[in-house]
Amino acid sequence: MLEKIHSPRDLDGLSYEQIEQLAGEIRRELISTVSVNGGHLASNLGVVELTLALHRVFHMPEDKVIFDVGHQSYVHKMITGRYDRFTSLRSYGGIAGFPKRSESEYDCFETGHASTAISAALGMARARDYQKEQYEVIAVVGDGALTGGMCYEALNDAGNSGTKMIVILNDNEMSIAPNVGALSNYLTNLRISAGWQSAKRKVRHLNSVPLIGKPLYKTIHGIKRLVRSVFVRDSESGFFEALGFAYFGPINGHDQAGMEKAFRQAKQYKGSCVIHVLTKKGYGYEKAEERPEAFHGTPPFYIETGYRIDKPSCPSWGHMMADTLADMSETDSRIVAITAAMKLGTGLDHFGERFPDRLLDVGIAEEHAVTMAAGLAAGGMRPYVAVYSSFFQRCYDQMLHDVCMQNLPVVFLLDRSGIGGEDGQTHHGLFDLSLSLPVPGLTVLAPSSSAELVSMLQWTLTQDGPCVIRYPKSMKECGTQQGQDFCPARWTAMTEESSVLLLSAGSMVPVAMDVYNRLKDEKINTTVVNCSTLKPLDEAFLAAVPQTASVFTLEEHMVTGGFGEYVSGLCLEKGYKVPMYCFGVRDQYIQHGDHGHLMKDAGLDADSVADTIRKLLKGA
Ligand SMILES: Cc1ncc(C[n+]2csc(CCOP(=O)(O)OP(=O)(O)O)c2C)c(N)n1
Ligand SMILES: CC(=O)[C@@H](O)[C@H](O)COP(=O)(O)O
Ligand SMILES: [Mg+2]
Repeated sequence: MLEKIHSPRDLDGLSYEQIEQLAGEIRRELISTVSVNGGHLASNLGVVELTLALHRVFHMPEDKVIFDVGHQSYVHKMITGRYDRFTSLRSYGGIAGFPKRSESEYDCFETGHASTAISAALGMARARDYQKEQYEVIAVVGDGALTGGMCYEALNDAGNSGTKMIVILNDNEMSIAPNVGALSNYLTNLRISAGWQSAKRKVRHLNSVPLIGKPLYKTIHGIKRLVRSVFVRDSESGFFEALGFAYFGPINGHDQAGMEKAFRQAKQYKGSCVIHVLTKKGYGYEKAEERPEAFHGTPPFYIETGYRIDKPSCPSWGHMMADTLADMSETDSRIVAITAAMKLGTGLDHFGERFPDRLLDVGIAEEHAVTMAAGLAAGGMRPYVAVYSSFFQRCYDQMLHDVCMQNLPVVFLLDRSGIGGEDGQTHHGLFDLSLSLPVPGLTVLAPSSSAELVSMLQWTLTQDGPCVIRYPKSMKECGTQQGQDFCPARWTAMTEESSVLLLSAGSMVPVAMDVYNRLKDEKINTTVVNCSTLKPLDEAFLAAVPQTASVFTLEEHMVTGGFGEYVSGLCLEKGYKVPMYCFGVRDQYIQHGDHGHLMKDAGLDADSVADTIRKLLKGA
């Protein structure tokens, strides 16, 4: 049936039986494509019925739906005219893993970073009202995304605005890992209390059964009061209602008819409302139901076993970081590790296994994570905040105002820095240097090997100020020796002296080594320099560069505001007249696809870098 669905209106005439059949086909397609391309499987398996119900009750694209994070939009893509391209999901040139306005009129707002949908939906609803139009605006928000502070800023504004919008809260009790925090407890209480209501109805029914009914009813009633006093507490106090939203639910998110009924009610309702839908992450694929964390974002895997196809040959940088931090914590009780709902992705699960009390998962709340870290540091602890480079964009002011202005010893561990890959535009880590290099007193480091990362981490404990360490998920190692003490602001030449300097940052050091080898074969000598400290610069090194040299800087970052510009700024200031060219990403958003293709497009792979250097040297 799926190939006959070219637009959501093709769903209209289908019976519930046919919809069930279609849901099965969608799940098979999700599993088969993601098993080859990788992607966000468990979340999508959980929202098949929800998405079908949305599209049957509402009339997209006139009505607008915004998916928070957007990683659960695959089903939406399949039934909005993109099924024929679905096997290209997340691949270079293929359809994106997140909503894209350029891809379809059904993708009305782009997402990727969590907790934005309610704000965006309120904006769109206000635009509708200003323009005196009539359509519904719906935000689909997960319970994980609801741990992000922006949601509350938006609810606060929306609930007092008189502007109608609908929030569908997709509650599967999971962020990437099991959800955390007091609000997650509140949602659990709503579930318990709803379960309780239906249990209560059943118990009342028992009471009417002669003889056995009454004593059993009394016993259960006693247990009920006890359980309620322990668990339920304020669950019916109506948090959403207090904020000006009507609350419908909780409803079973795998019951098609029930959900459609609730959505119709919300459509008819005059004011704003929250529909609380309960779903199961990974629903319909046993392996994902059993291990929803592993199937949140999965690499390609075997469908039969659920095991990933390529086993990583070495530990990730994140695990290397977390193991080192745990080793350091054996002798330093001040160390605390902080994650904003990315315990697994950042590798901090390893730290948590050894120091569960010193790993703080604050939910999807990067801003809070950083200011809370500042508080910990001000109180005498040594906080390490592990966060993906692109999510670090969220906490710029907290880093600047709360940590750095007070010169507090908070270490920011920026994973996934550089060009990411299949997640695309929203997830590349290409702006963190522009954010951190201008900040006074902030040391900025970029290891070129995992061994260097270890020695940098050990060095941070000897310091009293803030520090950023940026590193990618994985990269080719280039043989920096293990066990060497880290020397800040000291760059090291990795190849013989020459008049062509390749000043390379972090992940570009191995690329520069490849460039060196290619050009050497052509009798062009270059010197690869490992610039592991990006701030402060190695001023002594730069002062010694002869005017006859040619300098190239290499970084996996935007050129504007990056390392190369920082170096050239210093050279200008000091009056060093060296010809310089900066390799990096130039004024564009990088799309999705495999890392190799994207690096080539940005002119940052070894072949492209070597070509450019060759041309520039000839022209010089
Ligand atoms: C600002 C930000 N921080 C972290 C993430 C990484 N992330 C993506 S999805 C996710 C969990 C979302 O949970 P939920 O909203 O409940 O969706 P589910 O996958 O359970 O459907 C996290 C932490 C992100 N996308 N954005
Ligand atoms: C949707 C989202 O933001 C995360 O799930 C992200 O895709 C994780 O990336 P990694 O797979 O690199 O951990
Ligand atoms: Mg969830």
